[in-house]
Amino acid sequence: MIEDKRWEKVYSFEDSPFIMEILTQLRDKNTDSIAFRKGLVKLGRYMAYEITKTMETETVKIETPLEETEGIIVKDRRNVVIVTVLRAAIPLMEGLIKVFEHARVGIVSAVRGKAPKFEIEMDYVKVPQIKPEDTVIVADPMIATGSTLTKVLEEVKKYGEPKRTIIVGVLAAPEGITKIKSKFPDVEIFVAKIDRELDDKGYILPGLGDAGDRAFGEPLKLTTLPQVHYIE
Ligand SMILES: O=P(O)(O)OC[C@H]1O[C@H](OP(=O)(O)OP(=O)(O)O)[C@H](O)[C@@H]1O
Ligand SMILES: O=c1cc[nH]c(=O)[nH]1
Ligand SMILES: [Mg+2]
Repeated sequence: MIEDKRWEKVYSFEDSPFIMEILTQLRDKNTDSIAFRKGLVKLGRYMAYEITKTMETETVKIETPLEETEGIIVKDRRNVVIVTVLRAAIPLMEGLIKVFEHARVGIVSAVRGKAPKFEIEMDYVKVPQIKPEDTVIVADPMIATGSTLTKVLEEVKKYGEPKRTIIVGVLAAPEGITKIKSKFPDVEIFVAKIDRELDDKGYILPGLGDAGDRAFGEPLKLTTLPQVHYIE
């Protein structure tokens, strides 16, 4: 894991060839949704494994069948709340929870509106109570403008004050990280890679496209207006 010098407590996994190989597969436009979802699950699992290296441990005494010895437990692994941002974080969360198997899970929906405002609609929020010993992990594969995660963090704050708040994503644009960090300087951000920039529609470049659509298919947009009033 590499700390990025541009901000504090922002890390990428560019030093991990295995994580970079999974990212390469996710970026490839020829990767289908089955492989895309599997890739997100794998990234969740391996990034979680890396994050345990930053967690508090405790020495314990145990007995092997032969003699007494010392071992460790990763104490913080037992006190995790994973907040899953619909839709694209579902497979990422599936990977994270393989390492943080005790985690309580919150689900929030967030839909990003169009440029230039990128307004966020958040109609579904179910988050457990957050305790002082907890590590909150907010999972969202894409940090683009940072509007979604800023709104999610504002909401999650209402559920309690944790020991640490961590964002786990796949790709981030520098603009998004700067926005989140300006409002939440203590939040730690772990992503596979920090990409170059955003395009004018708010997509990360080079990116991997629309993570939700690539994982689950493009949603059909149905109008609620009667057909006669519907003008394209
Ligand atoms: O940093 P931002 O500019 O806010 O953009 C990032 C958000 O965009 C995507 O979600 P999207 O709104 O496409 O929903 P989806 O997962 O259902 O496709 C992605 O999963 C993030 O939540
Ligand atoms: O590049 C992007 C930006 C926002 N959301 C995505 O899924 N991809
Ligand atoms: Mg999407």
